[in-house]
Amino acid sequence: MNGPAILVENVTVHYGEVLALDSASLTLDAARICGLIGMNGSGKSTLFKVIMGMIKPDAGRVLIGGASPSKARKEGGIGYVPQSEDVDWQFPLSVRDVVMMGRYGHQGFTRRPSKADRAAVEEALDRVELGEYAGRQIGQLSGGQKKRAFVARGIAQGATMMLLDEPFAGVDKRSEATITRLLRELASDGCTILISTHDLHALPQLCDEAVLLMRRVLMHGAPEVVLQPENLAMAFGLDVLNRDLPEEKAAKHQRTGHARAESRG
Ligand SMILES: Nc1ncnc2c1ncn2[C@@H]1O[C@H](COP(=O)(O)OP(=O)(O)OP(=O)(O)O)[C@@H](O)[C@H]1O
Repeated sequence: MNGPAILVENVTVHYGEVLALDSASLTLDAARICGLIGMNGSGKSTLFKVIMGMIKPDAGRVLIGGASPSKARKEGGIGYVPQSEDVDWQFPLSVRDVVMMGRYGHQGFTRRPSKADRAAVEEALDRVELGEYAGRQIGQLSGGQKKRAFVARGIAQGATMMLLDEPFAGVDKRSEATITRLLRELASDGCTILISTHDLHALPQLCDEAVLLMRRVLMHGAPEVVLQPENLAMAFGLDVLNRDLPEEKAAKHQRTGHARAESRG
């Protein structure tokens, strides 16, 4: 691998009139776990899509281990755990089928799974503790189990980088603990991990570093520094770390913060 695991340099992305990323820059070294924080609409999913090569930036460049994102993705280097709302849960695929998708890059164009593919899938299912659910239609899992199925897909793929979009949203405690443990294991095996999350309390335990995003990277550093109230206020316009803040109140504050940011932009 040449250069950092992820290099995002002055990347700008528009959706029509909407400016989603505005000269955003981020460098992430291999085997690090980085938490991506920003309010709704700050560009987190767009940043993921740019890193995966699903969206071409209007300006700037992205390199994954020194190569283009599309090359990295074709080589199976990037695992992706999407936001729940981005998945069609009615699709007639079993949990095992979803995990097997991680092996497509290892198969010929006939897509016939080899013994090694099947073994990799079973091992990944065991690692995420979903062996007993392997035959179930993917939509029949709980929120946390669904996330674990996608983590297993990345593991089966042999991904050297994992991008997780809100992996803890709507997730039970067991799944959260399993996912956290797995991400730590994957990072210690050399996998680079970028996680978008609204769960600020969990972030310091999970992440080596954190990024505050608001169309551009406002701040990047150690979680305990980035999560200082004054920095969060800059990104969210509220004291989101106040542990006594009821969730509904927090959501309301967040909406207010959103409106304020929109009026700034
Ligand atoms: N396909 C699209 N077409 C038009 N606008 C879009 C599209 N996708 C995202 N946007 C807009 O781009 C901006 C950034 O969106 P993005 O989904 O990247 O933010 P986000 O930080 O992931 O938000 P959330 O936390 O709500 O998932 C938002 O203003 C959003 O409305």
